[in-house]
Amino acid sequence: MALFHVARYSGLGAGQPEAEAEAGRPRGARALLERLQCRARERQRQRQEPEPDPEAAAGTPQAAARRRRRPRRRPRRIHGLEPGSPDAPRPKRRRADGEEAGAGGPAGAGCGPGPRREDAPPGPGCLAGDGETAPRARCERHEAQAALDGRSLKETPGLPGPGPVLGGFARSKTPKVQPFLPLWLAEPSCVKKNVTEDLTPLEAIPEVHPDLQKQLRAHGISSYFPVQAAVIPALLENAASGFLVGRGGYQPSDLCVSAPTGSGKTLAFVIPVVQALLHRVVCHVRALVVLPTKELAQQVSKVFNIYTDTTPLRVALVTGQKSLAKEQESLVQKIADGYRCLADIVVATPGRLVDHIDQTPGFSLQQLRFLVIDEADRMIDSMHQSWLPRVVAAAFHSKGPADPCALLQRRQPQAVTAQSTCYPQMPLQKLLFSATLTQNPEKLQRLGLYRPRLFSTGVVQRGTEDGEMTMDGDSKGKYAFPMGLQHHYVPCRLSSKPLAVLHLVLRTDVSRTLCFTNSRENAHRLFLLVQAFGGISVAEFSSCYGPSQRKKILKQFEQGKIQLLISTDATARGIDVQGVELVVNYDAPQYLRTYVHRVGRTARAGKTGQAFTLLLKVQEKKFLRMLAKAGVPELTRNEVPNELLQPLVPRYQEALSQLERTVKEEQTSKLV
Ligand SMILES: Nc1ncnc2c1ncn2[C@@H]1O[C@H](COP(=O)(O)OP(=O)(O)OP(=O)(O)O)[C@@H](O)[C@H]1O
Repeated sequence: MALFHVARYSGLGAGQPEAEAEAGRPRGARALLERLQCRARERQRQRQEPEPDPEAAAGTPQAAARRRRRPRRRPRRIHGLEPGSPDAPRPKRRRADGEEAGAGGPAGAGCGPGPRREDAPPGPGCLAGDGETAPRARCERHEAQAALDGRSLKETPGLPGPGPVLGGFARSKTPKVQPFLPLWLAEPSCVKKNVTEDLTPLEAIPEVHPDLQKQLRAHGISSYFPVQAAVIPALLENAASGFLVGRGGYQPSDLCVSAPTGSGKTLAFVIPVVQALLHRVVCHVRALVVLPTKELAQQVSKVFNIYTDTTPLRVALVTGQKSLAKEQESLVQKIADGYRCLADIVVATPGRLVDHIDQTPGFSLQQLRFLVIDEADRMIDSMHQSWLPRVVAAAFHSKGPADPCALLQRRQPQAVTAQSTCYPQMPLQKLLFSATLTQNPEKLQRLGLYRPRLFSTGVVQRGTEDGEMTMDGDSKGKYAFPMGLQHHYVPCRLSSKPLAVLHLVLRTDVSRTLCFTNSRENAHRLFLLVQAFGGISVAEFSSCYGPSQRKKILKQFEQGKIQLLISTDATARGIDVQGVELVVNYDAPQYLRTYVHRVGRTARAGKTGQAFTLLLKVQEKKFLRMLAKAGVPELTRNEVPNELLQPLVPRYQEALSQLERTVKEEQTSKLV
């Protein structure tokens, strides 16, 4: 653009004799400056003089050249009306009060087509067709004057016409950008989702170590669920190379696994990880499992403990349930010449893990072979905590220049070259698991996956409105649900919601019901109300309670001592409590993913279960639309007739008064 202006001002434009230009050259900058000043003066004079005769102006070579450069835009023909006819709509123009008369940027924002900052240079509309960069204030003055005179901008003297300077502003429908799906996402390895029929006997996967098979049988597992039958062999295929080399001589691929809730994803990574480390000689942290909550981490470490019980492998849990010092004792031991690692497998929550990377002397991830990210979509959301870059930095950390003779060097995955294949590499393989794994390539890219492979319970379909790729399995929806799960919704009024919960729990008479609210306050009030109503063993679960209390509550719920557990979304993900037959959404979930995980606490491992969502009239439409998008196979409307609620009302009224008293007491005790 700068060259363009200089050329125009210095007279090298159309119609300027070349000899004249040649003559100006030796004096260089001074000559250019003079010409610029002369030109500016000329303009100033023109503006002060009366409007030149248009005919005469048209005759000048400059005007002719300007016309050539600025093709006149033909007025649009709208609905068959002749442009200029009295019925034809007036062309868009700015109003004198500074507002855009039609669509477009605010008038105060300058002459350009879009909004503009006060201090920004004028937009393209302010660039005069003859190369003048008119100051914004002058533009506005002209506009206001034109509006007052009742002239269009085109007729305003001294103001450049709205002809395109940069070109290509003709209105045309911009084609919608289609999200591009990488091949690995577009063509996943399909996993069946029926955990009662599509089973694989243990003997059918002989790669699994006999000792582990024995352990599986001892824990009542006689066959693999589909996700396990797909993922375990994929992870064990590198066993022949000591888990160092993957397919085709590359580093082993990272895996992403998307399978319904309760489909056995935990064992799908526990078994191969334990087997890969079975024959290790020296203890180092070689597997790291990161989960979003303490309860989940505890649950997964329990499963690891079962399968490492008869092996020398050690599992450490770092979630902040114990003091940092206590956790450090389980990770490292100080010895004469440094530190000794005490854990082969670390199960952690991200915050506490970073604490140990920073503060535990001798805690090293340099031998890390597997990084398992469970509930991966949630963990991607928490990436702002930047725990992953910290883990990767710790894993590829090296003191000083790499020793070329060192056995198993460690380098970030890179292009395969002759040099890079000279040394055996110690790979770091990432394994991602979730029931609602994002298929958004941009989000997944943040994890820095290496030649990833996707295992999924459906075929991926591209091009949805929200940019996410959708699953299109047999359920034609975004996510897959357990086969044995029945979905219901109960239309009700705000005041009758607690009664509806009481009715559902008393009518179904199941031993374990999990009821979700959207806030701790709601969970607490509902808990107090049900407690005051009586006849149901009830407890609440939320972040109001400490880790040890929460652990105790979950244990009692598992043991069947608590019939109704009222919880926030703290138990919505991953928690595996045997025998939950009923899930009640007291507050309708706001997001699809939340719904998938909440209702997934029932109908696990091929069992059946029911999910009820209480809906206010205003929520109904949105919720039903959301579930249709989710691919919920069948959603039943369940009205609770008033006659069924009536017998509960007297006791309920008493409970309400009791609740009021308790809430008041709690408030005063807080104030004291
Ligand atoms: N092959 C199997 N045979 C029988 N039961 C199994 C098998 N594999 C796993 N299970 C059981 O299935 C239940 C659910 O497993 P798991 O917790 O791994 O599910 P998940 O897919 O991780 O669910 P979520 O997505 O909710 O976390 C567990 O109780 C587990 O013991």
